[in-house]
Amino acid sequence: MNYRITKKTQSPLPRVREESQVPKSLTMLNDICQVNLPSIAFEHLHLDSRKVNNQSVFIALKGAQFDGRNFIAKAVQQGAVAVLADADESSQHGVRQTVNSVPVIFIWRLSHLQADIAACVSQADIAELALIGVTGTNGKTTVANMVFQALLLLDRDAAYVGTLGVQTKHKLQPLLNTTPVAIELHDLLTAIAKQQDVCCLEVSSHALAEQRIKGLAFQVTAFTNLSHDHLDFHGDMQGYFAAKTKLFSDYESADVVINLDCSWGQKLAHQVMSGAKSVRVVSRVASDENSYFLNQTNPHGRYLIVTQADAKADGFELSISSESETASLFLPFYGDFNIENALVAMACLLEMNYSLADIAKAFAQVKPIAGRMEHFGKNSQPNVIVDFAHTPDGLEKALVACRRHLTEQGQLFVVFGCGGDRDTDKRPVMGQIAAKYADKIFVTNDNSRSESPELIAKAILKGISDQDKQKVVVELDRKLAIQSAVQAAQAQDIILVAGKGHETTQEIAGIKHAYNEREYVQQLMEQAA
Ligand SMILES: CC(=O)N[C@H]1[C@@H](OP(=O)(O)OP(=O)(O)OC[C@H]2O[C@@H](n3ccc(=O)[nH]c3=O)[C@H](O)[C@@H]2O)O[C@H](CO)[C@@H](O)[C@@H]1O[C@H](C)C(=O)N[C@@H](C)C(=O)N[C@H](CCC(=O)O)C(=O)O
Ligand SMILES: Nc1ncnc2c1ncn2[C@@H]1O[C@H](COP(=O)(O)OP(=O)(O)OP(=O)(O)O)[C@@H](O)[C@H]1O
Repeated sequence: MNYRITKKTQSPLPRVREESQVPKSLTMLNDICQVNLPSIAFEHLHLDSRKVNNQSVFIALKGAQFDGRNFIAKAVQQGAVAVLADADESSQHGVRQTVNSVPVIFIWRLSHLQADIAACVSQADIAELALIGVTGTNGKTTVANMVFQALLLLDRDAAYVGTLGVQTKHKLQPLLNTTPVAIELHDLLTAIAKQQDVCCLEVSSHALAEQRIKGLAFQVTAFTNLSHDHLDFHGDMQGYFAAKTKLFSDYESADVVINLDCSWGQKLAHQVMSGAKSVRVVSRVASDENSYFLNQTNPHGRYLIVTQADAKADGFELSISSESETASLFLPFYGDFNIENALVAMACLLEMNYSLADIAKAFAQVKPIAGRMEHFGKNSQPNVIVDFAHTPDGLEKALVACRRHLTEQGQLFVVFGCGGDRDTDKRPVMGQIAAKYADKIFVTNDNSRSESPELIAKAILKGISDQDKQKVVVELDRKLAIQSAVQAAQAQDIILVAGKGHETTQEIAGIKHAYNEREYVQQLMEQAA
């Protein structure tokens, strides 16, 4: 193959930031709101009355559950300096009222303006923050968090925003959304920009469809893969793909990383390259389609590929190659899909001008992501894998991923249940999948919610043939089920504990009980060691 090489010269060193404290006045929103707003100084915009302080403008929106306008009095009580509120009809646009002398201005179609408002207010504050945006059906959390961890190991002041919450070197706080809505996201990024100089952001398809990230400019944007999901929101796969591709067409991005090991990735690569954007493609497997992108027809000639991957008990020995460097590393992650995730993450760092040698060194120390194929246990113990997989497809992928790391003598155990009050059809299907891939099955409880755990377990068993039932144990106490699996397993075995991942509660009979599976498994393995 012929590769064209484009060498970058920019230094990877963090930029020196000047503290920007740009004074803000409501009048800055006059053009967007098409109304003359009072000249009132403020620091933050807040959608949630509970977060309001004496430097906030409260944005009162009608939501699906609540009407934010019912919280205006509370926001004013908490110190809001002004309120912008949803107008019920266009004739109300620009109407001013006061609540305890605080102006409340009604704006027609305010929710449609929220992204522009948020971007206008935070623009100057976040201008120096480098953003890495990751989208795709699966692997967003893993990739964005891998980049975040590697950047910390490379001595950068990094932050992460996504499904796990907002994370910096010393702190992790949960968030409601994968990608927060525009006003919350921009407020968060403004706070991050005061301390950090780079932020790895998971970009959900909902966020793209609703323009939650409007106004953001990225240093790197990355695509992991696309598969059947969220079609209730996007209609069909074309609609879903169209929403995802917005990140690469509608937003400024200095560089783009695309995983080719998914046909949608190849389609995206064609689109982005024809738009003459700078692209680095990644691939774990050689294929005819991929060679098309890796050879000289790729005008940018940048790639990252796997040349050798050997599965070991707790990860992969990998040899990787870019257009100009090669490296070997041990990747402490389970499952082939995590090789793809790591390639995407490493490619983002290559685009930030780190050398492959430095990236490989950092990746050897990157920790598994909380509750995503996270493994526990020492050498003399079975490997226990805690994974969030809670759908038939997720369970199958996780089981296949575990099988890849089994030795000939090893057996695969699975501990899982199904949630109550949700998709009942999946129960026997998950039973069938467990029977297909696992040597021993512990059927247990998940979030049974208002349903009977016994009946859910029975529904799971319906998918398992009488012959395979011999390898099934039903233990509805989740902790006991895990404990039984650990006691039954040998050092060479792998136990997949699927369904709860990073969650910290288990909902039984409508009550959410504190339950941290990761902590429990960690303790169990320490006691058993
Ligand atoms: C359907 C949807 O998108 N809902 C989002 C929306 O909620 P909402 O408009 O229904 O808000 P609401 O709860 O009715 O409240 C109305 C207003 O009153 C305010 N309020 C409410 C209570 C109070 O005491 N004080 C107060 O001021 C609220 O802040 C809000 O502005 O605005 C909220 C922020 O204000 C979001 O957190 C919320 O996302 C919910 C949690 C959600 O589940 N969204 C899903 C669809 C989503 O966005 N998912 C993707 C991930 C998809 C994936 O990849 O898996 C995501 O990026 O998270
Ligand atoms: N590249 C991938 N391809 C297929 N499956 C994957 C991939 N990466 C992770 N998974 C599986 O999907 C699960 C979720 O992974 P991750 O949290 O990284 O994805 P996500 O896109 O952020 O999804 P979510 O927003 O639901 O958290 C993992 O537990 C794993 O089983």
